[in-house]
Amino acid sequence: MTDHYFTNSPSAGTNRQTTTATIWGTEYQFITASGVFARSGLDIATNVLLRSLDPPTAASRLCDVGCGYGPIAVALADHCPRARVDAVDVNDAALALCAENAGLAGVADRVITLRPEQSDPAARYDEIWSNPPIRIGKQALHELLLQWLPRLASDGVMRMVVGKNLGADSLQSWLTEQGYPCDRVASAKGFRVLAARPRSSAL
Ligand SMILES: C[S@@+](CC[C@H](N)C(=O)[O-])C[C@H]1O[C@@H](n2cnc3c(N)ncnc32)[C@H](O)[C@@H]1O
Repeated sequence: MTDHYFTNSPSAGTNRQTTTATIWGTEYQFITASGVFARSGLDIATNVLLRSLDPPTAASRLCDVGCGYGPIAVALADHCPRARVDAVDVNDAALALCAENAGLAGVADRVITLRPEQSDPAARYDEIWSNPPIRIGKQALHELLLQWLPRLASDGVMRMVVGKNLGADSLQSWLTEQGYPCDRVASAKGFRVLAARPRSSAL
């Protein structure tokens, strides 16, 4: 069962603030709060990811792994009108803000906020986007990616942004070694944008 994380409270989180960000030509207002990643505004790596890629407007099933307060998930839902976007995070405050921000953008009905354990392992995504939680450590990051990459549709792609100094190139090599062909599709401001594809059925 998928689980909508709705908050009835208009004040999820403490030290709330409103930030604005322009993504794919649309200006968004995002509420952030203490304890949530990049609470002062759109993260530079997230910005590199979003500026490097066009929204997959024809997609129907999308996922944002590590959604935080929701800039990627909300912009994807807004620019991909046929898509349902699963927005996944371990931080309940982030999920509440993501749901609230989806409401502000008018896409609450298509952004489904979930803790990882609430996600459907049988779901298959056209695209998974992520500014992944590098700070959880290399082993945990590898486990996270190995949890989500098998959920790509056969022609799907996982798009992620990783700092060059935070192991982007070695992560790209590791993914390819694991059987997930991974290309660098953009590079800016010290960050790499990677695109990983599903394992070949021959593996
Ligand atoms: C680098 S932040 C990106 C947040 C947001 N996407 C943005 O661009 O502002 C990574 C996010 O991953 C979340 N996270 C950490 N461990 C996770 C896990 N195992 N599964 C899903 N999300 C996780 C963190 O709580 C955090 O919100």
